[in-house]
Amino acid sequence: ADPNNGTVPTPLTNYLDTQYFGEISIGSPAQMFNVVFDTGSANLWVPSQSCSPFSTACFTHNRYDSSRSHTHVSNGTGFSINYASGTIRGFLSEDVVVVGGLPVVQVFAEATSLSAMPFIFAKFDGVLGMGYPNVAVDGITPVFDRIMSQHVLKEEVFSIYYSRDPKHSPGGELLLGGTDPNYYTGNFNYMETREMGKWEVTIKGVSVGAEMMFCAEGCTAVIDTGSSYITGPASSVSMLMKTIGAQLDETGYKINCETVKMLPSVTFHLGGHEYSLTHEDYIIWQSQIEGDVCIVTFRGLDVPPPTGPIWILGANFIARYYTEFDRRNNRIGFATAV
Ligand SMILES: CCN(C(=O)c1cnc(C)nc1NCc1ccco1)[C@H]1CCCNC1
Repeated sequence: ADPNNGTVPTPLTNYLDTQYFGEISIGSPAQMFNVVFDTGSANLWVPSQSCSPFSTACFTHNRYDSSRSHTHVSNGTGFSINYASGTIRGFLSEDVVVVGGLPVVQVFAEATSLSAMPFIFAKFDGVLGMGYPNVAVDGITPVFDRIMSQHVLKEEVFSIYYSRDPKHSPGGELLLGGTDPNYYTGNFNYMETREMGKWEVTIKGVSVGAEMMFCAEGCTAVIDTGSSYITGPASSVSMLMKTIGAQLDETGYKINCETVKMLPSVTFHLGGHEYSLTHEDYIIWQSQIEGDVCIVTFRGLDVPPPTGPIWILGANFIARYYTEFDRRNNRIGFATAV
Protein backbone atom coordinates (compact mmCIF):
# COMPACT_ATOMS: atom_id res chain seq x y z
CA ALA A 1 0.00 0.00 0.00
CA ASP A 2 1.22 3.51 -0.74
CA PRO A 3 2.20 5.22 2.57
CA ASN A 4 1.37 8.63 1.06
CA ASN A 5 -2.03 7.50 -0.33
CA GLY A 6 -1.39 8.73 -3.86
CA THR A 7 0.39 11.95 -2.94
CA VAL A 8 4.15 12.56 -3.24
CA PRO A 9 5.79 15.31 -1.11
CA THR A 10 9.14 16.99 -1.85
CA PRO A 11 10.49 19.35 0.86
CA LEU A 12 11.85 22.65 -0.50
CA THR A 13 14.68 24.89 0.69
CA ASN A 14 13.96 28.61 1.10
CA TYR A 15 16.91 30.84 0.23
CA LEU A 16 16.29 34.40 1.43
CA ASP A 17 12.58 34.22 0.46
CA THR A 18 13.71 34.66 -3.16
CA GLN A 19 14.74 31.16 -4.28
CA TYR A 20 12.90 27.92 -3.46
CA PHE A 21 14.20 24.57 -4.68
CA GLY A 22 14.04 20.84 -3.97
CA GLU A 23 16.26 17.82 -4.58
CA ILE A 24 15.84 15.33 -7.43
CA SER A 25 18.17 12.63 -8.70
CA ILE A 26 19.11 11.76 -12.29
CA GLY A 27 20.87 8.56 -13.39
CA SER A 28 22.00 5.25 -11.86
CA PRO A 29 23.71 5.50 -9.48
CA ALA A 30 21.79 8.64 -8.44
CA GLN A 31 23.34 12.03 -9.19
CA MET A 32 21.66 14.67 -6.96
CA PHE A 33 20.50 18.11 -8.17
CA ASN A 34 18.69 21.06 -6.60
CA VAL A 35 15.98 22.28 -8.98
CA VAL A 36 13.34 25.00 -9.04
CA PHE A 37 9.87 23.49 -9.65
CA ASP A 38 8.82 26.11 -12.18
CA THR A 39 5.24 26.57 -13.45
CA GLY A 40 6.58 29.29 -15.78
CA SER A 41 8.36 26.75 -18.02
CA ALA A 42 7.97 23.10 -19.03
CA ASN A 43 11.47 21.65 -19.52
CA LEU A 44 13.93 19.95 -17.18
CA TRP A 45 17.56 21.04 -17.52
CA VAL A 46 20.63 20.63 -15.33
CA PRO A 47 24.25 21.70 -15.91
CA SER A 48 26.30 19.20 -17.96
CA GLN A 49 29.65 17.63 -17.05
CA SER A 50 30.66 18.67 -20.57
CA CYS A 51 29.95 22.38 -20.07
CA SER A 52 32.76 24.74 -21.04
CA PRO A 53 35.09 25.66 -18.14
CA PHE A 54 34.50 29.31 -19.12
CA SER A 55 30.83 28.98 -18.12
CA THR A 56 31.22 30.14 -14.52
CA ALA A 57 27.59 29.45 -13.71
CA CYS A 58 28.14 25.88 -14.87
CA PHE A 59 31.14 24.77 -12.89
CA THR A 60 29.89 26.34 -9.67
CA HIS A 61 26.92 23.94 -9.73
CA ASN A 62 26.34 20.17 -9.68
CA ARG A 63 26.78 18.73 -13.17
CA TYR A 64 25.26 15.61 -14.79
CA ASP A 65 27.86 13.09 -15.98
CA SER A 66 26.25 10.69 -18.48
CA SER A 67 29.36 8.47 -18.52
CA ARG A 68 28.69 7.64 -14.85
CA SER A 69 25.09 6.51 -15.40
CA HIS A 70 24.30 3.04 -16.75
CA THR A 71 20.68 4.04 -17.45
CA HIS A 72 21.70 7.00 -19.66
CA VAL A 73 20.36 6.96 -23.24
CA SER A 74 22.01 9.49 -25.55
CA ASN A 75 19.88 11.77 -27.75
CA GLY A 76 22.05 14.76 -28.73
CA THR A 77 19.29 16.98 -30.17
CA GLY A 78 20.16 20.67 -29.68
CA PHE A 79 18.35 22.62 -26.98
CA SER A 80 18.08 26.27 -26.02
CA ILE A 81 15.62 28.07 -23.77
CA ASN A 82 15.29 31.80 -23.20
CA TYR A 83 13.81 33.15 -20.01
CA ALA A 84 13.37 36.90 -19.65
CA SER A 85 16.26 36.64 -17.17
CA GLY A 86 18.75 34.41 -18.99
CA THR A 87 19.55 31.82 -21.68
CA ILE A 88 20.39 28.13 -21.43
CA ARG A 89 21.97 26.18 -24.31
CA GLY A 90 22.79 22.47 -24.47
CA PHE A 91 21.67 19.09 -25.80
CA LEU A 92 19.11 16.43 -24.92
CA SER A 93 19.73 13.23 -22.97
CA GLU A 94 17.45 10.61 -21.46
CA ASP A 95 17.80 8.97 -18.05
CA VAL A 96 15.87 7.95 -14.94
CA VAL A 97 14.75 11.03 -12.98
CA VAL A 98 13.49 10.53 -9.40
CA VAL A 99 11.12 13.16 -7.92
CA GLY A 100 9.96 12.58 -4.33
CA GLY A 101 10.93 8.90 -4.68
CA LEU A 102 8.96 8.49 -7.96
CA PRO A 103 11.15 7.32 -10.89
CA VAL A 104 10.35 8.41 -14.45
CA VAL A 105 12.34 7.86 -17.66
CA GLN A 106 12.73 11.47 -18.78
CA VAL A 107 14.17 13.41 -21.73
CA PHE A 108 15.96 16.44 -20.29
CA ALA A 109 18.60 18.96 -21.36
CA GLU A 110 22.26 18.90 -20.34
CA ALA A 111 23.15 22.59 -20.20
CA THR A 112 26.57 23.33 -21.70
CA SER A 113 26.23 27.09 -21.48
CA LEU A 114 24.34 29.07 -18.84
CA SER A 115 24.27 32.87 -19.04
CA ALA A 116 26.33 34.13 -16.10
CA MET A 117 23.51 36.53 -15.31
CA PRO A 118 21.48 35.45 -13.47
CA PHE A 119 22.64 31.87 -12.92
CA ILE A 120 25.81 32.70 -10.98
CA PHE A 121 23.40 33.87 -8.26
CA ALA A 122 21.40 30.65 -8.37
CA LYS A 123 21.55 28.45 -5.28
CA PHE A 124 19.84 25.81 -7.41
CA ASP A 125 21.51 23.74 -10.14
CA GLY A 126 18.68 23.53 -12.67
CA VAL A 127 15.00 23.98 -13.44
CA LEU A 128 12.23 21.37 -13.53
CA GLY A 129 9.42 22.90 -15.57
CA MET A 130 5.92 22.19 -14.23
CA GLY A 131 4.22 23.92 -17.17
CA TYR A 132 1.97 22.39 -19.84
CA PRO A 133 3.42 20.20 -22.65
CA ASN A 134 2.58 22.77 -25.35
CA VAL A 135 5.08 25.25 -23.89
CA ALA A 136 7.86 22.64 -23.75
CA VAL A 137 10.91 23.38 -25.95
CA ASP A 138 11.58 20.56 -28.52
CA GLY A 139 8.09 19.14 -27.77
CA ILE A 140 9.46 17.08 -24.87
CA THR A 141 6.86 15.47 -22.58
CA PRO A 142 7.28 17.23 -19.20
CA VAL A 143 8.06 15.37 -15.96
CA PHE A 144 4.58 15.85 -14.44
CA ASP A 145 2.93 14.46 -17.58
CA ARG A 146 5.18 11.39 -17.36
CA ILE A 147 4.15 10.96 -13.71
CA MET A 148 0.41 11.40 -14.51
CA SER A 149 0.63 8.63 -17.13
CA GLN A 150 1.85 6.24 -14.39
CA HIS A 151 -1.59 6.60 -12.68
CA VAL A 152 -0.02 6.64 -9.21
CA LEU A 153 -1.40 10.03 -8.12
CA LYS A 154 -4.71 10.34 -6.25
CA GLU A 155 -5.52 13.49 -8.24
CA GLU A 156 -3.92 15.01 -11.34
CA VAL A 157 -2.87 18.12 -9.43
CA PHE A 158 0.21 19.50 -7.67
CA SER A 159 0.45 22.10 -4.92
CA ILE A 160 3.16 24.49 -3.76
CA TYR A 161 3.85 25.89 -0.29
CA TYR A 162 6.57 28.54 0.09
CA SER A 163 7.47 29.53 3.67
CA ARG A 164 7.88 33.23 4.46
CA ASP A 165 10.64 32.71 6.95
CA PRO A 166 14.07 31.47 5.79
CA LYS A 167 14.59 29.91 9.24
CA HIS A 168 11.34 27.89 8.98
CA SER A 169 11.87 24.22 8.20
CA PRO A 170 10.98 23.00 5.64
CA GLY A 171 11.34 26.11 3.53
CA GLY A 172 8.43 24.88 1.46
CA GLU A 173 6.80 21.80 -0.06
CA LEU A 174 5.86 20.56 -3.51
CA LEU A 175 3.03 18.03 -3.18
CA LEU A 176 2.22 15.91 -6.26
CA GLY A 177 -1.30 14.45 -6.29
CA GLY A 178 -3.11 16.68 -3.81
CA THR A 179 -3.06 19.59 -1.33
CA ASP A 180 -1.42 19.56 2.12
CA PRO A 181 -3.73 20.74 4.98
CA ASN A 182 -0.63 21.42 7.12
CA TYR A 183 0.10 24.46 4.97
CA TYR A 184 -3.22 26.27 4.39
CA THR A 185 -6.35 27.36 6.24
CA GLY A 186 -9.88 27.99 4.99
CA ASN A 187 -11.21 26.99 1.58
CA PHE A 188 -9.73 27.06 -1.87
CA ASN A 189 -11.03 29.57 -4.39
CA TYR A 190 -10.60 28.34 -7.95
CA MET A 191 -10.32 30.07 -11.30
CA GLU A 192 -10.04 28.66 -14.82
CA THR A 193 -6.69 28.98 -16.55
CA ARG A 194 -7.09 31.78 -19.08
CA GLU A 195 -5.66 30.01 -22.10
CA MET A 196 -5.43 26.24 -22.53
CA GLY A 197 -1.96 25.08 -21.74
CA LYS A 198 -0.60 27.88 -19.59
CA TRP A 199 -0.73 28.53 -15.86
CA GLU A 200 -2.30 31.92 -16.57
CA VAL A 201 -5.41 33.59 -15.13
CA THR A 202 -7.29 36.79 -15.87
CA ILE A 203 -6.76 39.72 -13.49
CA LYS A 204 -9.96 41.74 -13.12
CA GLY A 205 -8.15 44.63 -11.45
CA VAL A 206 -5.18 45.66 -9.33
CA SER A 207 -5.92 48.09 -6.51
CA VAL A 208 -3.62 49.93 -4.11
CA GLY A 209 -5.32 50.57 -0.79
CA ALA A 210 -8.95 51.15 -1.78
CA GLU A 211 -8.17 52.64 -5.17
CA MET A 212 -8.37 50.55 -8.37
CA MET A 213 -5.23 51.45 -10.30
CA PHE A 214 -4.68 48.91 -13.11
CA CYS A 215 -6.32 46.25 -15.26
CA ALA A 216 -9.90 47.37 -14.75
CA GLU A 217 -10.32 46.35 -18.39
CA GLY A 218 -8.84 42.91 -17.52
CA CYS A 219 -5.29 41.66 -18.06
CA THR A 220 -3.30 38.43 -17.78
CA ALA A 221 -1.30 37.03 -14.87
CA VAL A 222 1.11 34.09 -15.03
CA ILE A 223 1.26 32.20 -11.72
CA ASP A 224 4.99 31.47 -11.82
CA THR A 225 6.43 29.37 -8.97
CA GLY A 226 9.89 29.89 -10.49
CA SER A 227 9.94 33.70 -10.23
CA SER A 228 10.98 35.45 -7.03
CA TYR A 229 8.90 38.57 -7.30
CA ILE A 230 5.77 40.08 -8.80
CA THR A 231 6.42 41.70 -12.16
CA GLY A 232 4.10 43.89 -14.18
CA PRO A 233 4.34 46.23 -17.15
CA ALA A 234 7.14 48.69 -16.36
CA SER A 235 4.88 51.75 -16.67
CA SER A 236 2.29 50.28 -14.28
CA VAL A 237 4.89 49.18 -11.75
CA SER A 238 6.67 52.54 -11.82
CA MET A 239 3.30 54.27 -11.18
CA LEU A 240 2.63 51.82 -8.32
CA MET A 241 6.10 52.44 -6.86
CA LYS A 242 5.64 56.22 -7.08
CA THR A 243 2.36 55.85 -5.19
CA ILE A 244 4.09 54.07 -2.30
CA GLY A 245 7.19 56.28 -2.44
CA ALA A 246 9.72 53.66 -3.56
CA GLN A 247 12.86 54.59 -5.54
CA LEU A 248 14.40 52.54 -8.33
CA ASP A 249 18.13 51.81 -8.09
CA GLU A 250 20.35 49.39 -10.01
CA THR A 251 19.15 46.33 -8.07
CA GLY A 252 15.42 47.17 -7.98
CA TYR A 253 12.95 49.22 -5.93
CA LYS A 254 13.85 50.26 -2.41
CA ILE A 255 11.90 52.17 0.21
CA ASN A 256 12.72 53.99 3.42
CA CYS A 257 12.19 51.38 6.17
CA GLU A 258 10.54 54.00 8.40
CA THR A 259 7.60 54.26 5.99
CA VAL A 260 7.04 50.48 5.63
CA LYS A 261 4.45 50.23 8.42
CA MET A 262 2.13 52.76 6.72
CA LEU A 263 2.26 51.13 3.27
CA PRO A 264 -1.08 50.32 1.60
CA SER A 265 -1.98 46.77 0.64
CA VAL A 266 -1.85 45.79 -3.05
CA THR A 267 -4.84 43.70 -4.10
CA PHE A 268 -5.18 41.43 -7.12
CA HIS A 269 -8.78 40.71 -8.11
CA LEU A 270 -8.69 37.17 -9.51
CA GLY A 271 -11.60 34.82 -10.23
CA GLY A 272 -14.16 36.79 -8.24
CA HIS A 273 -11.98 37.00 -5.12
CA GLU A 274 -9.54 39.57 -3.78
CA TYR A 275 -5.97 38.56 -2.98
CA SER A 276 -4.30 41.26 -0.92
CA LEU A 277 -0.63 41.61 -0.14
CA THR A 278 0.35 43.72 2.86
CA HIS A 279 3.78 45.27 3.39
CA GLU A 280 4.75 42.06 5.24
CA ASP A 281 4.18 40.21 1.97
CA TYR A 282 5.83 42.58 -0.47
CA ILE A 283 8.72 44.11 1.48
CA ILE A 284 11.94 42.20 2.22
CA TRP A 285 13.52 43.90 5.24
CA GLN A 286 17.31 43.38 5.24
CA SER A 287 19.39 44.51 8.22
CA GLN A 288 22.76 45.53 6.83
CA ILE A 289 25.89 47.05 8.39
CA GLU A 290 25.14 50.51 7.09
CA GLY A 291 21.55 50.26 8.35
CA ASP A 292 18.31 48.54 7.32
CA VAL A 293 17.42 48.22 3.65
CA CYS A 294 13.81 47.64 2.61
CA ILE A 295 13.41 45.99 -0.80
CA VAL A 296 10.06 46.12 -2.60
CA THR A 297 9.38 42.76 -4.27
CA PHE A 298 7.80 44.24 -7.39
CA ARG A 299 9.73 44.59 -10.64
CA GLY A 300 8.87 46.25 -13.94
CA LEU A 301 9.11 43.77 -16.83
CA ASP A 302 7.75 44.41 -20.32
CA VAL A 303 7.04 41.03 -21.92
CA PRO A 304 6.60 41.62 -25.68
CA PRO A 305 3.33 40.64 -27.42
CA PRO A 306 1.78 38.18 -28.14
CA THR A 307 2.68 36.78 -24.69
CA GLY A 308 2.69 40.20 -23.01
CA PRO A 309 1.77 42.59 -21.61
CA ILE A 310 1.42 40.41 -18.52
CA TRP A 311 1.79 40.42 -14.77
CA ILE A 312 3.82 37.59 -13.22
CA LEU A 313 2.79 36.52 -9.71
CA GLY A 314 5.84 34.82 -8.19
CA ALA A 315 7.12 33.47 -4.90
CA ASN A 316 6.06 36.41 -2.72
CA PHE A 317 2.44 35.93 -3.87
CA ILE A 318 2.55 32.14 -3.50
CA ALA A 319 4.10 32.44 -0.02
CA ARG A 320 0.91 34.26 1.07
CA TYR A 321 -1.52 32.13 -0.98
CA TYR A 322 -0.97 28.34 -1.01
CA THR A 323 -1.51 27.33 -4.64
CA GLU A 324 -3.02 24.22 -6.23
CA PHE A 325 -2.35 23.63 -9.94
CA ASP A 326 -5.11 21.38 -11.30
CA ARG A 327 -4.31 19.69 -14.64
CA ARG A 328 -7.51 17.59 -14.54
CA ASN A 329 -9.78 20.64 -14.55
CA ASN A 330 -7.35 23.22 -16.01
CA ARG A 331 -7.79 25.52 -13.04
CA ILE A 332 -5.74 27.13 -10.26
CA GLY A 333 -6.83 27.25 -6.62
CA PHE A 334 -5.64 29.61 -3.88
CA ALA A 335 -6.04 29.22 -0.12
CA THR A 336 -4.55 31.31 2.69
CA ALA A 337 -1.11 29.88 3.51
CA VAL A 338 -0.33 29.22 7.18
C1 LIG B 1 14.31 29.84 -12.75
C2 LIG B 1 14.37 30.90 -13.84
N1 LIG B 1 13.47 32.01 -13.47
C3 LIG B 1 13.83 32.97 -12.53
O1 LIG B 1 13.03 33.86 -12.25
C4 LIG B 1 15.16 32.96 -11.85
C5 LIG B 1 16.30 33.29 -12.57
N2 LIG B 1 17.48 33.33 -11.92
C6 LIG B 1 17.55 33.05 -10.59
C7 LIG B 1 18.86 33.10 -9.89
N3 LIG B 1 16.45 32.71 -9.85
C8 LIG B 1 15.25 32.65 -10.47
N4 LIG B 1 14.16 32.28 -9.77
C9 LIG B 1 14.33 31.91 -8.34
C10 LIG B 1 13.08 31.31 -7.80
C11 LIG B 1 12.91 30.02 -7.38
C12 LIG B 1 11.61 29.90 -6.91
C13 LIG B 1 11.06 31.13 -7.04
O2 LIG B 1 11.96 31.99 -7.61
C14 LIG B 1 12.16 32.12 -14.13
C15 LIG B 1 12.31 32.34 -15.63
C16 LIG B 1 10.95 32.41 -16.31
C17 LIG B 1 10.12 31.21 -15.99
N5 LIG B 1 9.97 31.02 -14.57
C18 LIG B 1 11.28 30.92 -13.85
